[in-house]
Amino acid sequence: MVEAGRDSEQDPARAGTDAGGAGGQAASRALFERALAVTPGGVNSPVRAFNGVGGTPRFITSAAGARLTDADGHEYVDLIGSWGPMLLGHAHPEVVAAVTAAAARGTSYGTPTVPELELAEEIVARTPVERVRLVSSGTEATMSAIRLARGFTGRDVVVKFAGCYHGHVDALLASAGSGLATFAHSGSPGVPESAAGETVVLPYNDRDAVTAAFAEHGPRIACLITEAAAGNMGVVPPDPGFNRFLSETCAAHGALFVTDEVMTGFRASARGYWGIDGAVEGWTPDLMTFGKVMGGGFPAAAFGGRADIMARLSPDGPVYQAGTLSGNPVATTAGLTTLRLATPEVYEHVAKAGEIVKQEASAALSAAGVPHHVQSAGTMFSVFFREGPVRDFDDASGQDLTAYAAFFHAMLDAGVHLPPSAYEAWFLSAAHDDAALETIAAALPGAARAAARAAGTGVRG
Ligand SMILES: Cc1ncc(COP(=O)(O)O)c(C=O)c1O
Ligand SMILES: NCC(=O)CCC(=O)O
Repeated sequence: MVEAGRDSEQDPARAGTDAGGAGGQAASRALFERALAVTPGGVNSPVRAFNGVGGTPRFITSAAGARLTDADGHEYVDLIGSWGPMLLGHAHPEVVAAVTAAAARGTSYGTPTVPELELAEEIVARTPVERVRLVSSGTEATMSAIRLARGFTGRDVVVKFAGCYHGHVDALLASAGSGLATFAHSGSPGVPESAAGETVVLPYNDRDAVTAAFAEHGPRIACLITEAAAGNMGVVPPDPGFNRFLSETCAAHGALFVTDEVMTGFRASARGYWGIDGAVEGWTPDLMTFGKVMGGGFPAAAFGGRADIMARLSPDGPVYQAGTLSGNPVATTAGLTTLRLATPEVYEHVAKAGEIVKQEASAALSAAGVPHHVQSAGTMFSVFFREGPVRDFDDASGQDLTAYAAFFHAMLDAGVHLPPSAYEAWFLSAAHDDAALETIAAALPGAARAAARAAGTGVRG
């Protein structure tokens, strides 16, 4: 195994140049060149590119526990966690065994199966949804929830918040946080006015804006969709009472309240963010969406909610929704096994490890004089490269992206793979053991100094 750790004390100007150092990135570079020839940007999801931080994405060839190994043989402690799903860590032996056995029984039948039934039961048991429909991606989940909300209410307008990402659904691809923020798009060409024109975008955590929007458009609003706690502009929790206020405002206007827990579901807590907010404050969403952890690293996602609303879905009702691979037996076995293994101890461990990493990151950045702010939502957290609390996307956009790029590359050189964007949560897992935390702790001071050298020299988000 080649050590990824190299000199993280280099000139910040190298951040983004991918000066690979002695370890070298020859294999990743060669693979990326091949990928560029056949795939736009060389990646199958834009957030995987290093456009925000510069350099060549690492091609990962294997992963186990808290660690990734790349094509050049470098090992990294993983803080991407597949962008959320890997709550148990990579290649958990029991998940691998269950998936292998499921695959051996056949990979897809196009009929009802037991694992999809049991996964649906598990979701209904952990959340306030009464009925759930399984799909293959978070995007499909939110797209379907919105169609159902429109079908149920007979209204067209959808309200969302700037900086909340709900997948690449046409109607929701306005002011949509991390990927778009990283790539400086304000929405996307290809989304027709007719699709985005029925979407009202409001500042997060702004009650007055919500009240005004409902006063103006109330009778036309089918639903308001919000991340249960925002995680796609960095982690921005709702102000206390904000979700309950949204729920009450929707109810008062006959609109549906949709909470997107694709990222927070079974991650922020065992019952998602709802488990530490709605369950405590006494509100219930009309519809919810899930993904990531519930797929255990496979393509499985879901939307669900009140039985009377879900009854409008085909085949019971007229709102059409379908999928050849929906509820796929291998994917749902991975998700079901993951959820069953996600014991209270798992959440306690992830929370405790998070406290350690947050504290150490903050201490290192403070010692180096780098303006920063750490925020959490349940067990999720992120580090903003700017001072002071972040309550909405405008706040989040004030980050020093050059400082983050230098920090990111110094961490990478020292064997820690952060998400290549300043607008993402840092995902830990049950597999982040003492050794993994030590690698992170050892990397932080040098990375903080690299960030300090780069701070203020370039782009602000
Ligand atoms: C809150 C939220 N909703 C929806 C999505 C879309 O999910 P997917 O990427 O599986 O389509 C994501 C992440 O990608 C997300 O974080
Ligand atoms: N926070 C952003 C995502 O989770 C997106 C993942 C992807 O599209 O690969």
